[in-house]
Amino acid sequence: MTGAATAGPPTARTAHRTAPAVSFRGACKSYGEVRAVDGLELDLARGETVALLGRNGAGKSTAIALLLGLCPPDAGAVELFGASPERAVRDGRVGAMLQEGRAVPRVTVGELVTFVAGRYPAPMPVTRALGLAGISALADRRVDRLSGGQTQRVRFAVALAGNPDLLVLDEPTAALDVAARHSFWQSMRAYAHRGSTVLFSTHHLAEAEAHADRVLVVDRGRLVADGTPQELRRAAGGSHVRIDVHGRTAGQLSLLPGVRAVELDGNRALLRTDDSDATVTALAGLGAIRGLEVAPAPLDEAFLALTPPAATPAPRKERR
Ligand SMILES: Nc1ncnc2c1ncn2[C@@H]1O[C@H](COP(=O)(O)OP(=O)(O)OP(=O)(O)O)[C@@H](O)[C@H]1O
Repeated sequence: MTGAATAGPPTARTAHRTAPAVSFRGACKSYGEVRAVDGLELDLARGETVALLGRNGAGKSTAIALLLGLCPPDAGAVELFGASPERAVRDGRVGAMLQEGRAVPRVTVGELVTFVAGRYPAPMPVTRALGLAGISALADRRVDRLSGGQTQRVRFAVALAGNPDLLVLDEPTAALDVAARHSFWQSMRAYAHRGSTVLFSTHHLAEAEAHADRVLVVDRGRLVADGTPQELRRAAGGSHVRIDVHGRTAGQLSLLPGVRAVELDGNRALLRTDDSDATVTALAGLGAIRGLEVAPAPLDEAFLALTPPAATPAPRKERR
């Protein structure tokens, strides 16, 4: 054998070892007139933890359904690890936690996770899956008699059971209380640290910011932003500078360099600025930096700027 096979570009035989974990190639999916996913073009590298954000109805769940092979794209293609989603799922490379799914009656949590693990070629030990999901104490409880948050954690254990390379989580913390959320993210990070790829959708921007290396924003089935949380914040503009008003008017403050908008709240002013250095320097020149606070604009502002609500369609004009 020569060394050429490892030195050259990937061949069909080696491509599956180097291919991205997830690859959308112009994928489209419509329901009637609704374009739920509209030409999605995207790669997720192996080992990335990626948050998928978007308003209600933006196309997140449909993108996840395409990715898992639950429905075929109308056009374009989706691949996982260089193979079809069906193949990757069959090979046990994918674990998913979806929003729906009815509890199986009369089965205990331990029995369910053991059953699921048994269907995979190289599963995770059941005790570890239960431990990571924070439900070791529920192993003997019936799955159809659990609370919403407990059921959500059972779903997480089921997603982990096959020891997948790719974990797909559709709004994983939707039913969890604060403590359960915290332990969920700890487990997810522990799992991601092993080099697994994680894709999760969420409406909690703070969770995306805290737990994802990369944030994707979809709007009306299209990818409208892709970057680190910091990059998205910067792209949407700016920083928040807060000061004591000290007799100055909003009109005067709005003339300072970089300032896009000013909001007054009692004795405090919030300046939204594209150039916090220039704004603060100018404030210092005016001797107006009492109670100064400077912070990056929060991610939710970036999100709102990136996904404006759909315009209400204008009433149709009657033809005369
Ligand atoms: N099975 C279906 N039949 C008809 N329309 C559908 C179906 N599934 C989704 N849609 C529509 O496709 C669009 C995208 O829906 P999708 O569920 O993918 O959005 P989402 O971003 O996951 O929303 P949410 O945050 O509310 O869960 C929406 O307009 C939705 O009404």
